[in-house]
Amino acid sequence: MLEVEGVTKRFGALVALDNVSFKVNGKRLGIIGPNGAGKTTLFNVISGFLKPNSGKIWFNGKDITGLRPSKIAEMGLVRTFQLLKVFKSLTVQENLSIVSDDSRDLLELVGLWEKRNIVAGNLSQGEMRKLGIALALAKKPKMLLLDEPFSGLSPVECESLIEVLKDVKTPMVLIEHKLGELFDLVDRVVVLNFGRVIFEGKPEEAVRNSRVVEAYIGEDYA
Ligand SMILES: Nc1ncnc2c1ncn2[C@@H]1O[C@H](COP(=O)(O)OP(=O)(O)OP(=O)(O)O)[C@@H](O)[C@H]1O
Repeated sequence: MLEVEGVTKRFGALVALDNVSFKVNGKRLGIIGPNGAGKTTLFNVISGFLKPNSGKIWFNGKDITGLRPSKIAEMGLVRTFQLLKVFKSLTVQENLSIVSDDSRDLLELVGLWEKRNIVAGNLSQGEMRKLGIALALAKKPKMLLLDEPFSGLSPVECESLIEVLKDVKTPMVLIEHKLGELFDLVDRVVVLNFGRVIFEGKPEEAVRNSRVVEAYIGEDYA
């Protein structure tokens, strides 16, 4: 569905992405790596917020390299924050009704139907994150890009969000530092280090890979 082919992005002398290639085949893929490895830059390039110096990005057979972010989102490749316009003084259901006729189905999917009459400003962080997912899904995206969906959430909130994301059938790419949570969701990971792909494969193989352990995961986690 999504193919990143030889993408390089430089900021002056700094090579933030160095000939990065991988494919996403309609499932859930995790992108991991240490701080500064290039993960956010990669999302920025895929979603059109930055133009790569070289390389191509293909989405469902179309070359989307360098297209505007709004155009890429219209084509169905959606970064969740692009759609996260929550009106805090409106209820959960009112927020969703603005963008969707299926608000009940979506609220049930993300586990917020019981909270539909609560004013969005009173939701917990975890619930707000779920509302964001529901709002993104209302646009019927073909693929979602999620940047650290678990950051700032408690362990209980993380557990609950994992269950929600497991029920979402839309393919997704997730950047995440919380590996326990991520590995519960994805069947493949791409590991970046200094802008290069140092590993691509199953999470259980990543934690045993010596380059990944050395660059990011550490002996203790492995
Ligand atoms: N707009 C920019 N101008 C200059 N340098 C940048 C810019 N954006 C990112 N960088 C640099 O590019 C490198 C990759 O940064 P990036 O934010 O993509 O890493 P990351 O893997 O997302 O890190 P983190 O896990 O901390 O979010 C870093 O060295 C960063 O300082």
